Amino acid sequence: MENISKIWLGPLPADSPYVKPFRMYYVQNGVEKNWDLLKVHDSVAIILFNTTRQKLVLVRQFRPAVYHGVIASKEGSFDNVDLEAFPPSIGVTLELCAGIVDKSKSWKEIAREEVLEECGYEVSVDRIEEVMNYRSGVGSSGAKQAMYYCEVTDADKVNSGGGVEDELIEVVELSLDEAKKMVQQGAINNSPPSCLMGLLWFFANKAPANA
Ligand SMILES: O=c1ccn([C@@H]2O[C@H](COP(=O)(O)OP(=O)(O)O[C@H]3O[C@H](CO)[C@@H](O)[C@H](O)[C@H]3O)[C@@H](O)[C@H]2O)c(=O)[nH]1
Repeated sequence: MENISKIWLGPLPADSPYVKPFRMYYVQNGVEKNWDLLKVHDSVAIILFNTTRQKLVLVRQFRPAVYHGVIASKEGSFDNVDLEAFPPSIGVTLELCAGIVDKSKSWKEIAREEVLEECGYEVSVDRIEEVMNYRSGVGSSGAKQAMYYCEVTDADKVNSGGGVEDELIEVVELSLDEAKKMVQQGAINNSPPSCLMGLLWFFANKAPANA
């Protein structure tokens, strides 16, 4: 699925459209301090439940930042990344459908577009319910993410999803039992906290009574 043949690192270009590094200075308790931080885009994430199939709809994809994090934790070398020792699959995540807020559209509209692009379901914004807002990366970016919930049916499926342009995203359907195991076992599959929290919210608020 990843189909990755080479990986290397380089310095961050100053005009990156995704990440801008800064040092913030402040005086606290009369002491001057500073903090190194990253400006990144805010984002949306959507808990998708297919009621026809009684399946939660998630996405699998290769995440460069996760791949980097896994190798860094194992003190692997980035000088010449050994794809045999560190296969790209170690950087694959299972997540909620999500997207960055990089357009001047409503957040719900961006969520609607991500559901269509990544998962292939065509829904109207009025079917998307607000769940909660939170800030992630509190030590590095403090970016906001808005979480939504949307129920879909097989009749809403208009394409196979998978993302736009060069994105390689696999749509994954989890049974209620599989999703429950995921939250009971914790972060297997490199799943981010937002995914685990979204599934917990689903089981607390939306899952069928017998789930
Ligand atoms: O350095 C980068 C960063 C992004 N992209 C592109 O921008 C897209 C952004 O994807 P999108 O689907 O809009 O957002 P996500 O990558 O799904 O990320 C969001 O959802 C994640 C899961 O909740 C959060 O962890 C992230 O912070 C949040 O931005 C990517 O697919 C790439 O095409 C790049 O090409 N280079």
